[in-house]
Amino acid sequence: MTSSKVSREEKGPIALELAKKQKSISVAEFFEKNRHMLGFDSLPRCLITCIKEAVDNSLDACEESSILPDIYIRIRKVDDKMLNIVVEDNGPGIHKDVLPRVFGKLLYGSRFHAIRQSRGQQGIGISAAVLYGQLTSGKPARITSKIDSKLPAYMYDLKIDTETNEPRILSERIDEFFTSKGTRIEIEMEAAYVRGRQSVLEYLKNTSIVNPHARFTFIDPYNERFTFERASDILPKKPVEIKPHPRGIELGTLVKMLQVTDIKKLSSFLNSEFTKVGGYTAENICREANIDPNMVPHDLSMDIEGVKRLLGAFQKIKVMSPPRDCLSPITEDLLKKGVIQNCNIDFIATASRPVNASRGNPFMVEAVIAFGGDIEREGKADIIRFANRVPLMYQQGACAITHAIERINWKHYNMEQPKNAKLPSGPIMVLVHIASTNVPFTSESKDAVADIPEIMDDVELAVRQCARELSRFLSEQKKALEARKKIRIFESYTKEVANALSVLTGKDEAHIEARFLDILNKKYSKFIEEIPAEDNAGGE
Ligand SMILES: Nc1ncnc2c1ncn2[C@@H]1O[C@H](COP(=O)(O)OP(=O)(O)OP(=O)(O)O)[C@@H](O)[C@H]1O
Repeated sequence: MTSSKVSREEKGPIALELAKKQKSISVAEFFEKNRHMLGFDSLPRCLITCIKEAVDNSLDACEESSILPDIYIRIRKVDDKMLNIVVEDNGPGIHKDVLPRVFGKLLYGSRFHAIRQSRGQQGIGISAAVLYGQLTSGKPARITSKIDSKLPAYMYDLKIDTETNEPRILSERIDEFFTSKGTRIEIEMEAAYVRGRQSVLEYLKNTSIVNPHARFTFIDPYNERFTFERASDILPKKPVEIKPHPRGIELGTLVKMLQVTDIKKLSSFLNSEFTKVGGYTAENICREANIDPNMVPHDLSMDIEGVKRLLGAFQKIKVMSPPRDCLSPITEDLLKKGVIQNCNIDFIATASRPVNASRGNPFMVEAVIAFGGDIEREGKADIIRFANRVPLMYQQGACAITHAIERINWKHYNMEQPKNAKLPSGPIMVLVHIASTNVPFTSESKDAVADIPEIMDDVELAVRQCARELSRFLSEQKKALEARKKIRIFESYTKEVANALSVLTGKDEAHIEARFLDILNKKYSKFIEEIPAEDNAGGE
């Protein structure tokens, strides 16, 4: 009998067999399998992620074209599991030559290479929503866009070919009913509409706070209409594109920059490829690094020790802070307006930090503390996080903003903080906005900011600055309450004491009582004017 089994030796090395299984993976295939990385995990979250990606794009596109955003969002129930989502904007529209790739190809976008603040960074967001839609509903996404009033609107039904990561257009036609400039996207997907903290409504409310120049109209699955009006008619200043800042730039990035540049002299390279590095500073950096300023940058890229010395000199030689015009902070004034328009509160303090840089990317932190009013009294502080004017709705516990707030001992600021609790408790809301040319998110789903020390320090400093004002307000409030108690006691005994003194001295009782009230008014005049009748009242 002969065995058909082939021996291990006959087969050859195992690595040869394993090698046959190796093949490249398309990025679309990868994210189809790992959609949770892009924020598509639980059904309520899938809905928010899709709307967030579309609204982010609409806001970015409108601002880039100096248009006050008017964004319409509609969710319709298809059946128990399936929702139909529409997001429409009044932006510049998308040219028909690039439109299929914008929505039908992952890692395709206009913002990845630009050093300036924008909501979109990666070129993944909206195509990921299209991918998730086709995966769960089997249906294509429908996109309509019009770029000029004289040109027709084009409507595409498209899917992503996950093997090639290229768009597959199922139909293309002119939409005669789409009459104004802008873009409309319609996706059907498995998702769930919920109310409460992590809901579309909450997301839109928070988006409206940090985008006071935008108007949002929302129709929920029960056909109820919500409008978030603009609090300002002024568009934020358009962020200017800049070169990287030397502070915090990483070794690999610097090596790549040295490799690809056409500039033949190191000092000129430093001067023209980095922001805030003038000719004099460039010479100083070379001297500090002990490198010839006339050296060819490409040659230096092959000397890792030399590049490390250059990096060291970046930290030692004083370089002016990054420019602010590549960022679009909300500003303290508008933050205040946004919060007051959306929440009923007793106290508000705001702070903003100077522009700083991390990994060559400028960033800036703004903070708000609001207290009292309708803010939930029970439980721990409400933390509201934003990055580049986008609310971060998930992974609060994994975010640098939360970690920085947790470093603060809130008892120092007259707040209650139960033993072992990381956050203060009571009716307090801490809002933090990070504006950056490249927010260092912990993952592609852009839910949490990574623990970068420079960012955490600035968040802590901004929040502490607000907390100091809150502390003053709380101690004034405490003083006022104590004074009121004393006034009440005083008032309740005045009549009796005046009567007793009148009997003892024979003087007029009414006169004695009036004198007592006079003294009371003088001593506590501040509190008598300030304190309304109810106990927990306070001024804004
Ligand atoms: N409504 C729109 N109007 C105009 N241009 C748009 C619109 N939506 C998307 N775009 C264009 O499509 C590109 C890709 O969008 P996508 O959401 O995939 O990535 P992104 O916004 O650049 O980055 P991220 O992955 O971080 O969201 C954008 O960079 C933008 O140029």
